[in-house]
Amino acid sequence: MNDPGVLADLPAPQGVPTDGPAIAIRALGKRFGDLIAVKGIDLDVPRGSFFGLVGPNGAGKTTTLSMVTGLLRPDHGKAFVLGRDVWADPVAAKRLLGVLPDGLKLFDRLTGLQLITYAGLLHGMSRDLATSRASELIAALGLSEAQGKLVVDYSAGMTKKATLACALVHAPRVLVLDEPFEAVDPISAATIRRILEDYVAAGGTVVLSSHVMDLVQRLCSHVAVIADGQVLAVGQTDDVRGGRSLEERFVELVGGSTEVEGLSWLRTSSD
Ligand SMILES: Nc1ncnc2c1ncn2[C@@H]1O[C@H](COP(=O)(O)OP(=O)(O)OP(=O)(O)O)[C@@H](O)[C@H]1O
Repeated sequence: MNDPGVLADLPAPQGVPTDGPAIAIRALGKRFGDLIAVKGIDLDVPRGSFFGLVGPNGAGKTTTLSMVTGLLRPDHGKAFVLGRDVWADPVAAKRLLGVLPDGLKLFDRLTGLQLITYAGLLHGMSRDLATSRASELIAALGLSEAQGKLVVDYSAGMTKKATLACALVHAPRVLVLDEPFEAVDPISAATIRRILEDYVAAGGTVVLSSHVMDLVQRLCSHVAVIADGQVLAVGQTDDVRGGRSLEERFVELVGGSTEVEGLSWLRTSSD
């Protein structure tokens, strides 16, 4: 049974400001040794938007999202989730956030059902509510047959879906998803898209990073293109595209070449 309506009618958490951006990033910066991975980024993610973050490999997307979600301490700058300072008031900010991180270790000796339930318990939900929501998410994401299997034995796509369920179980106000469609099969991708669209329609905000320009163009109301730790363009997707496809605009902004030099040995038949 696919029922992505599990997150409909999001409750309004008390004390959350009713205006201002869902996420505000101010002069956020991070250096790794000599490399400046994120160069003082300013970015507003409008409330209720479906926001795509795109950029070439190594652009600083994961580093930025990790700082915004309280997983990586910035060298300077601030990030706010619905007005809550992520680093000064982390508990309040994280209560409002659902996060699909890139490559974070999971408690993978739990079954899928246990892992998602545990995520709910960590957010202070009752065991009954956490278990029933975990079961609904498992069914919606097509993991029913694997729900009793240890997560360490999941495929990459199954792990991605279980991690996504962990991000959704407490019905957060803002979802930050690092490459949610990577390794996911087409049917599951369509289900995830529908869950996320319903979530935004119910008042939530989604920020996702992706390398699939076509998907971002279709799904995201807003987009930011980042490269070399800086924002090159940001705004409504149609405005950023300016009449071209997002992929064409991306290549124009980011530059780079698809020509391949060398590797002649690879084109030589060995038989
Ligand atoms: N822990 C780290 N230590 C050293 N360098 C790092 C670390 N994390 C990221 N970097 C570097 O920071 C830069 C930005 O990396 P980041 O993972 O944020 O890029 P990205 O845009 O998410 O890339 P991709 O699309 O390939 O996932 C890269 O040059 C990367 O090598």
